[in-house]
Amino acid sequence: MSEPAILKLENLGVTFPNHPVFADLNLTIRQGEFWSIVGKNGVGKTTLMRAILHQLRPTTGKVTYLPNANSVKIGYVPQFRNIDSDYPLTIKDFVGLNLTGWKWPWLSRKEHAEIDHILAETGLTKLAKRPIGQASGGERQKAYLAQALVESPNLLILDESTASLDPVTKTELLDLVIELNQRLHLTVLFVTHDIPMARKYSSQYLMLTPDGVEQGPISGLTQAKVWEGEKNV
Ligand SMILES: Nc1ncnc2c1ncn2[C@@H]1O[C@H](COP(=O)(O)OP(=O)(O)OP(=O)(O)O)[C@@H](O)[C@H]1O
Repeated sequence: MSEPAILKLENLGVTFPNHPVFADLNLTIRQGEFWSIVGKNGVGKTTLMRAILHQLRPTTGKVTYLPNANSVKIGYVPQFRNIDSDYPLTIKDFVGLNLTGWKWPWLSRKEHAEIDHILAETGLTKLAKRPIGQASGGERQKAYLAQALVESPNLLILDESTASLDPVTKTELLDLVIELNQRLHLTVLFVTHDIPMARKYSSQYLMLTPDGVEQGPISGLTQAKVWEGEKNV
């Protein structure tokens, strides 16, 4: 029996002023699936993620969380961003950043325990007290992943989050993500230009091209197909 759908995109289209990005996108994402979202620079991958996050109102169609609007909790891991070397937060503070509110800026004992658990899962326990500004690029990306995971999402979006990492660190991060995908049934959307990594980790792919979209089981995604899709610049 197939897993329940958690996200449905129906006739989705986004047009910026005088600039159609994509149109007529239909996609059903089921719990526990690992999708790679591929396509050339500027084709609309991040725009699609913003529509899924409800940060952007689509021009046509809709994005529906299933079985209801409150049932999808998204964790978002951005592309590598530089952080000032004198940024004052420790890695642990950074991971718990979204748990503190303006009303109650102190973390509860339960929240401390959640952060410690995620730090252990992401291999950051020993670095918990290190200022994030002094962490390496790979450690920072792990901290972004931990920050996204600490709120127990059921959908994780990796938006080119591994793009600037070396092959070993990239593999470490994705090994961790697929372990969570398999153990907790975490659904993953992995936006990437890295076709070998997409093939290694995903179950499905969605390819955006200037002519439309293509989707299917990951075995159907080849580098040649991506180059073909990127031709019509
Ligand atoms: N707010 C906006 N207003 C106008 N145009 C925009 C806006 N946001 C994105 N665009 C344009 O929409 C297109 C799609 O951008 P998007 O960032 O989604 O592409 P992408 O596939 O994620 O690219 P990359 O692989 O380079 O990150 C681009 O041409 C971009 O310049």
